[in-house]
Formats: sequence, C-alpha cells, structure tokens
Amino acid sequence: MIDAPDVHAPTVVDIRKLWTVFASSRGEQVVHRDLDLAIRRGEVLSLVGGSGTGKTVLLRQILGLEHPSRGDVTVLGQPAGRLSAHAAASVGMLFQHGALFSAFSVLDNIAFPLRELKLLPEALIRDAALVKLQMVGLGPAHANKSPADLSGGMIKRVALARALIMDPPLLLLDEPTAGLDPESADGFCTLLRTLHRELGLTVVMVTHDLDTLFDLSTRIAVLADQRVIVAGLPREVIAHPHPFIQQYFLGGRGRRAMEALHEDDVPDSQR
Ligand SMILES: Nc1ncnc2c1ncn2[C@@H]1O[C@H](COP(=O)(O)OP(=O)(O)OP(=O)(O)O)[C@@H](O)[C@H]1O
Repeated sequence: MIDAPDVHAPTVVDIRKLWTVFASSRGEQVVHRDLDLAIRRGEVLSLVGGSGTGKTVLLRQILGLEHPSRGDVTVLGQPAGRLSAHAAASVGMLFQHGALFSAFSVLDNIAFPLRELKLLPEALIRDAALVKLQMVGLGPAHANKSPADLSGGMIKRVALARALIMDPPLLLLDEPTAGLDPESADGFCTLLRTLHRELGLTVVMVTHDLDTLFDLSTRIAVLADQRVIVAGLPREVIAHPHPFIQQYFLGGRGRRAMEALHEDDVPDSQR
C-alpha cells in the first residue's frame, strides 16, 4: 500500500453538492444526489461502488468531459469544465480500454496531445514522447510499432505514457488493470506506484479489482445511495456497516484480497 499523504495537503479536486440526472425512458434517473468529495494532493483515491453508481461519470466530470446537472466540480482551483484547451496539461486520463488510435504508431499515440497543441517543434515532441515511453518501462524499440502488435499490458503502458505527456499533476484511471493477467496487473500496479511517488501525482482511480484497490489506494470512497457513503483509509472503509460494503469486501474474494493487507491495517472487528 502507498503511504497516506499529509492531511494538510491542498485540495486538488473539490466536488460539492453534485447532482447528475439523466433522462431515461422511465423518466429521470438520478445518478448522484448531493454528492460531496474532496481529494488532496498526493492521494491515490479509489472510487468503489456497484454497477451504474456513476463512477465513470464522475471521472468524466472531473475531466470536464461531462457537466453535472447541479453542484460544482473544481479541479486545481478552476471549474472542471473550464480547464480550457490546455486541460491535458492539468489532468491525464487513462481510459478503460487504453483507447489508442489504431492507425497511429506507439510514438504518435503518445505524442498526440502535445502535437494537437501546435506549440512545439516536431523534434521536441518526439523527444518528449520517447522520454514518456521510457518512463512507462518500454524501450525505444517499441516506438514505431502499431497498437495491434502490443500485448494488453503494453497498450495500458502506452496509454499511460500518453496521459502523462504533458506532465499533469492529476491522473485519472478508469479500471487500470481490467483485462490484464495477474502478472501484468501486478507489473502495472508497481509502475503506477513508482510514478505516483516519483512524479508526486494525485490519482483518482475506478477499479473493481480488489488487489489493485488495496495495493494502490491511500483512501477509498464508496458510492452508494447516489452519494459517497464513506471516504477513508481502507481499514476504516471495510469496517463500515453499509450492506454494500459488507458484501463487497467481506465476501469470498474480498476476504482473499484483504489477507494481502498488513495485519495492522485490519481492524479488530474484522479479524
Ligand atoms: N450520457 C449518458 N446518458 C444517459 N445515461 C447515462 C449517460 N452516461 C451514463 N449514464 C447512466 O448513468 C449510470 C452511471 O453510469 P457509469 O458508467 O458512471 O456507472 P459506473 O459506476 O461506472 O458503472 P460500472 O461499474 O458498471 O462501469 C448508468 O446507469 C448509465 O447508464
């Protein structure tokens, strides 16, 4: 597990009184109701919740791709939707399936956000992309490959390099280890842990994988009943009596993952 950051660190993401309402065939669907959540610099905050509780929508709202029906999402002191054309310099996003452009080479995929800015000369853009390729553990030999020639783990690494191309202080991860075999998932978690430490990143992550959750999270926020029912240290969250939490963490697979937690991290009531 990653050490929790300073409790006095500044707030990077501030979500207040957020409502998300979609029109559906059965009338209005309220996904978030009066949801509050603050994320401090240096945290790896994981969003956990049942299917359809609005975790991905919340990530997209932090990124500014979607707007809440009501309430405020502030990122680095600015309204999320108004991070401007340079949003990628503030927030990096790793989408669930990597979302690489299949017609582009690895290097061109990584360089894409920087190239779109049209501010830097080509040679500098290529150098920056090569540095990021190295940073995610892939050598220059991979630069000219096509995404079709990469393994699932490599695609995630390239997508991560692209998310980091503009050195954003905030990184959003949607199911970073989904679809990876256990060894690749472990390797990717190790990489994320290293980058979090070395780059001083703040990370907001959605994951259904309990190994990834306990491996990386400094704090877990649980979405249920259309809001965040608890946000705290892993050991605090798993002790919460809400039925979703009890079923999610204390079912068979939850118990197995919790065995990986350090003995001291498991509260007496759960031993
Ligand atoms: N653009 C949209 N228009 C209408 N409904 C939407 C839209 N985006 C999301 N929804 C609905 O909002 C709800 C929350 O979706 P979201 O994808 O955020 O859930 P989730 O918590 O990430 O679920 P999962 O864990 O299954 O991925 C779902 O019922 C979804 O169908």
